[in-house]
Amino acid sequence: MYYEILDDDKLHEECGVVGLYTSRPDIASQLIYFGLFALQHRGQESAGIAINTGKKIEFHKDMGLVADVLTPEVVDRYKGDIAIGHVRYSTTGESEKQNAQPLVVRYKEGSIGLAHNGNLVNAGSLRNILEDSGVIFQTSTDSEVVANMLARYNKGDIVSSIKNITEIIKGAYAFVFMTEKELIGVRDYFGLRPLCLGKRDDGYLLASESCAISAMGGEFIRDIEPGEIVVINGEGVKSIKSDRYAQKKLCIFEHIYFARPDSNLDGVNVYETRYNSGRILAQEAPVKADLVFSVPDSGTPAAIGYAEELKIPFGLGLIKNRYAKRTFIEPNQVLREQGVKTKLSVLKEIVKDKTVVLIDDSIVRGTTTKQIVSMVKEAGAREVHVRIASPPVTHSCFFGINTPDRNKLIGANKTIEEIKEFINADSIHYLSIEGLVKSTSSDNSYCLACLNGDYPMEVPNKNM
Ligand SMILES: O=P(O)(O)OC[C@H]1O[C@H](OP(=O)(O)OP(=O)(O)O)[C@H](O)[C@@H]1O
Ligand SMILES: NC(=O)CC[C@H](N)C(=O)O
Ligand code: SF4
Ligand SMILES: [Mg+2]
Repeated sequence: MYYEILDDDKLHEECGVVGLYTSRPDIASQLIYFGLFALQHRGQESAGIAINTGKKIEFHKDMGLVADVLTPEVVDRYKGDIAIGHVRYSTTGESEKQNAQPLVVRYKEGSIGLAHNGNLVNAGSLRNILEDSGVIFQTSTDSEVVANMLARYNKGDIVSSIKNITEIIKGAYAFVFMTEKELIGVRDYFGLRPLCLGKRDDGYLLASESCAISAMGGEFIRDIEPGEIVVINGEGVKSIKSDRYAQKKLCIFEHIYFARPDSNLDGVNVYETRYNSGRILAQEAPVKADLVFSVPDSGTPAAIGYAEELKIPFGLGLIKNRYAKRTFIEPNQVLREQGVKTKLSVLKEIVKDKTVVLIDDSIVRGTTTKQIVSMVKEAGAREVHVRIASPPVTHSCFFGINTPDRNKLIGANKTIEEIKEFINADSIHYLSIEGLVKSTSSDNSYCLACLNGDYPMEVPNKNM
């Protein structure tokens, strides 16, 4: 079967979702705000909330950061017992207000709210089928296909309808759904995207990452299993496990870059994985140097591990403007390049006349690394050795991350030696795939497709 991707020229990345079922309607919006704020790193284009106000599911969403969209007035305005929230980085569909989430559809039986992290690889063909049968779409996202199918096929038993839909959709998804009665979380069969369950005295929480459960004042209970559906209502939490076997394939990039270091994903702490990756990288590619420093923020835990393993001092060679956005998830190249310059500056006094090791978590397009090496050299460093705490990105991702076509991936188009020349470093080494997997210190299996081309399911065109 041939699956298509709606918007394959676009860059792909992440989103964050949260959900809440509470006996404290007065604080529900505030809790969603806290949860989304903790997940801001997963998407910075738009934010939104949907909430059951008692009469109906109302929503508020807009372009911008969580604090810009969920202003104190908005938080004050909405009270309710069930709520979901979303921060977006677009994968399918433009970065525009219309495509912001949560999506809310009204139909014969009531309303359904939905927030999606991931990307569906067969959304295009499903959309065609629906459009041929007269369905009108309000957005250009893949997520609306699911909202539409639910509204169309749900005959009162939403859980069965969701289950049926998961048999049809292909790709990566962590969904939170809400009706006027329940909150529902669903994770795809491979568990490509994370989703976890938490508890507060007044109810239950769902979130993409455990850091959001803590931010919402909750206690982490467990990860949702691949293929599992959890239904939360007045009777508590019910789990519907999948009888379809698929090997767990959490996206390894969640550990390398996306997730927050204080999150645990499927039982593995992100900081520890990054720290271990630095230690293993040091064993695989040591270098004699005066100083190790990171490209902040995501390179820092690996740099600490690298420095400790080789007993080289770790310092701050680069200072990050804390108000700058993540560059990797900016939606176009011009903004991304400008982002690097406004975001990082070199501490000349620290790097001057030194042989330094520069650690970053990943190189995708190479924009960041090339600019940084040149900045560090201009600041007077004697030698700059680059160490990357993940293997070269050689393949596109179709499951919701920001890897462009293969022709824009430096790891797919240049040899290691050519990359060294391109970024003008004195040496460069990437962590091996084995080293990366070992750094998670777990028996979990991971999706490594953008590193080795081994996709967990059929994708549109591997060589794209
Ligand atoms: O090779 P490139 O295409 O240039 O992109 C890779 C860089 O982008 C990311 O950092 P980013 O600045 O987005 O976020 P961070 O501050 O969280 O590390 C990543 O950690 C790399 O540093
Ligand atoms: N990054 C994501 O997870 C985005 C979700 C969805 N595919 C969208 O584009 O809105
Ligand atoms: S292809 Fe790469 S980025 Fe995409 S889900 Fe797999 S590991 Fe993650
Ligand atoms: Mg970075």
